[in-house]
Amino acid sequence: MATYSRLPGSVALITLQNPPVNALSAAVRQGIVDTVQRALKDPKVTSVVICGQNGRFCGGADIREFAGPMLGPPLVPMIHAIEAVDKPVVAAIEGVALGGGLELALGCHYRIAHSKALLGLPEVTLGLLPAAGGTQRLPRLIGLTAALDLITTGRHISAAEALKLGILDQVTDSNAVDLAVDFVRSVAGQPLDSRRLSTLACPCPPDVDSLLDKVMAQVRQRSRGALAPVACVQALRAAATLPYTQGMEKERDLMATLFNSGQARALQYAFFSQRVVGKWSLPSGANWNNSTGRTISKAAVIGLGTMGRGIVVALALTGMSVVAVETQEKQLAEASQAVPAMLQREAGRRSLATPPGVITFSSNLQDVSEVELVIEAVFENMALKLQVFRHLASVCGPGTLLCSNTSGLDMDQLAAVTKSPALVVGMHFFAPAHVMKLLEVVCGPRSSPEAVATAMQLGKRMGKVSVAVGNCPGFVGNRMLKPYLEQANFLLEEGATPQQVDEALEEFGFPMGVFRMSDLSGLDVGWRIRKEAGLTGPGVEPSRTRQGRRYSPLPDQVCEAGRLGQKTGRGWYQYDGPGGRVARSDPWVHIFLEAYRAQHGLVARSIAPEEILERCLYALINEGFNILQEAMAAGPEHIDAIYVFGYGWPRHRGGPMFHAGQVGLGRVLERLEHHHHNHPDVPHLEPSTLLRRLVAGGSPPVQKWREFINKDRVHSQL
Ligand SMILES: CCCCCCCCCCCCC[C@H](O)CC(=O)SCCNC(=O)CCNC(=O)[C@H](O)C(C)(C)COP(=O)(O)OP(=O)(O)OC[C@H]1O[C@@H](n2cnc3c(N)ncnc32)[C@H](O)[C@@H]1OP(=O)(O)O
Repeated sequence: MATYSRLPGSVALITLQNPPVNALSAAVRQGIVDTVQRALKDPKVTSVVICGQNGRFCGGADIREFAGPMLGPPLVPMIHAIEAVDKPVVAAIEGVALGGGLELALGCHYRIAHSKALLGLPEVTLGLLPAAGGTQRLPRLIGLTAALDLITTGRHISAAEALKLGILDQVTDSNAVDLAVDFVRSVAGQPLDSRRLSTLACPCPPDVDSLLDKVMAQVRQRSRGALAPVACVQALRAAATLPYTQGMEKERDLMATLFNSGQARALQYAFFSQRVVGKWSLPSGANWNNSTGRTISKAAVIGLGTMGRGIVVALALTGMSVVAVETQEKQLAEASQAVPAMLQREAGRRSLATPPGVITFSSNLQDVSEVELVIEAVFENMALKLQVFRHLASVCGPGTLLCSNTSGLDMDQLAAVTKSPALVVGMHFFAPAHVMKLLEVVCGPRSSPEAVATAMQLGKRMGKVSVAVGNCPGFVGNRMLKPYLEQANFLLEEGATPQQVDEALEEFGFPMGVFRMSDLSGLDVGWRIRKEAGLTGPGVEPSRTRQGRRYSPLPDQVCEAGRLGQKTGRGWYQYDGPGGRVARSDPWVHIFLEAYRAQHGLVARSIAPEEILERCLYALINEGFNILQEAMAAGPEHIDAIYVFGYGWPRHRGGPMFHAGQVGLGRVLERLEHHHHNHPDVPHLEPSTLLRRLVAGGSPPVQKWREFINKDRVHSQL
């Protein structure tokens, strides 16, 4: 709703009230319509200020309403009515003015904001465009070029930038509402025509068409199949080339198309998933709301390889002191050069004037004795990690939180060698650790609520999307990756090329296909894991069945040929040299694949992109159902957030579990059954019990899966 009060000096103050972000729900819109009418009719009122309750102007349209029928007064005429008022209306912006919130402010005649306010039109991130006049008023106010940037990226900008762009009329460090009230009194009675943005011409550069074409090409390349960024450019073309009324018609038509698209549903689901995962809970009943984490001011990182260095930077960026330990002198010397430079660069990228945090480098593990939390980031080897944990247990106080950046080893085994297993959790970062948004917080069966809460809070401080997961091999993300990689290798055996597989996945929306990604990460990573698992290496039978199931030795053989990916200049592709980035098809790989197939009596067949996608993605999704069934992830949103923020799953497809729902669970089940029938020696293709149960239960929407999952949980970890 919205409240109305009359202030001395003939000012009407309208306050939006819909905690926590004053979203423009039907009740709020009705409140605005009613209070604006009241201000118009009241002869004693000469001017109006609109603000939001609790220091937040408005977070935009109520996204939850998009799932149902639209009720209440529509936004577009409401904002037109405000613009048409013949008494000056000022938006007093505190906190946020986002989406419909900024569009409402653009309908006002003036905008005044607190210096800490954030403004933006982030609709594109929800699969939409600013359809309450935003695509038509903003370019008329700040020009086409700047509007294209803000609307196609959806980025939030500071009040200072908004002032510079001309979105704001004034910015204050003190109370924005008080300033707006004083200001509106001073402009009462002045002409308003030039303040009505819909009546202005759109400032454009001389060659509008070439600008729009250039931005459209950039957007198409960047958005990898997403519809909304393209529609945003189309709407802005209308703003630049058509009268306002026709521009608004174009905005409405484009919005209608987007609004009903699966992409908008997926992106809105992704928005809420990101928030759902913050609300973790443990089987004990401990959860985000009733558990208190420690505030860490001094932490240590053990191991300064690529991951360790990124973690040091991520921690230092929060402002805490970090002890960075590396026992190999050469690696330590390199890291103490590289890390400060990384910190400086990242601070610059985040527009921080000076890099926060103090980093101390050391080769002595003893130097971590005073810290409150340690993150071990040594080589992925259980024996080595156990050795480090034993050492930490003797060096650190009993109250120190001990975390491991393992990407899939047993956290409980590590906890068992410490004095306080309850204070052990996994913190699985993704490379580069100071950039990637995802953090898997691995809750072992003995991890205390305090330890989990501390890791989750620390993740938030580092700007991560932290997802609590259970302790199983590979946790959630890497566990699901295994069947995906396995299928990609099998497809090569059966006749596909690395390019065909990658193209199908990139067409689906991944930034990189599986083979290009493997070359980037280094093929030796998986090779080492397979050797440790006894799947390959000296003395292992070179057959295509290992440990009782189909196995492809292809990636091992590529590594044995010295091709470890980009770092050696050769892998599944060839590069310009070691460290080269541009992947080119390599005749060696094609000859190698032909020889391999001939050796094993395999006849290459032509494989359609649909089969590539089904085999790779449905195998991955099927493992997701197994994970849910075993309660290693609390819900499908958790898996989806992991894949969107850590594995490049296209956000406009929601995540693997959401995608399964969109494809249709019955269809996913039927295709898995089909592929399992053809490949009975591949257990990952055998449909999960949970998937069968969901299909038998009428394929409920993803939000209802929990009801089915709970029936299956025996040894619940989350
Ligand atoms: C026949 C078909 C016809 C089709 C035509 C249809 C025409 C429809 C006309 C529509 C007109 C378009 C209007 C407009 O252009 C569209 C929009 O405005 S879309 C919304 C744009 N706004 C945003 O994207 C902002 C989203 N929110 C945020 O970014 C952040 O929440 C925040 C505001 C920066 C605050 O961040 P935090 O402080 O960290 O808090 P949280 O993020 O945790 O949020 C707290 C809580 O609030 C919920 N929430 C936040 N924003 C919204 C929102 N806009 N609507 C609903 N709920 C919101 C959030 O989910 C949290 O709740 P919880 O999930 O924890 O319960």
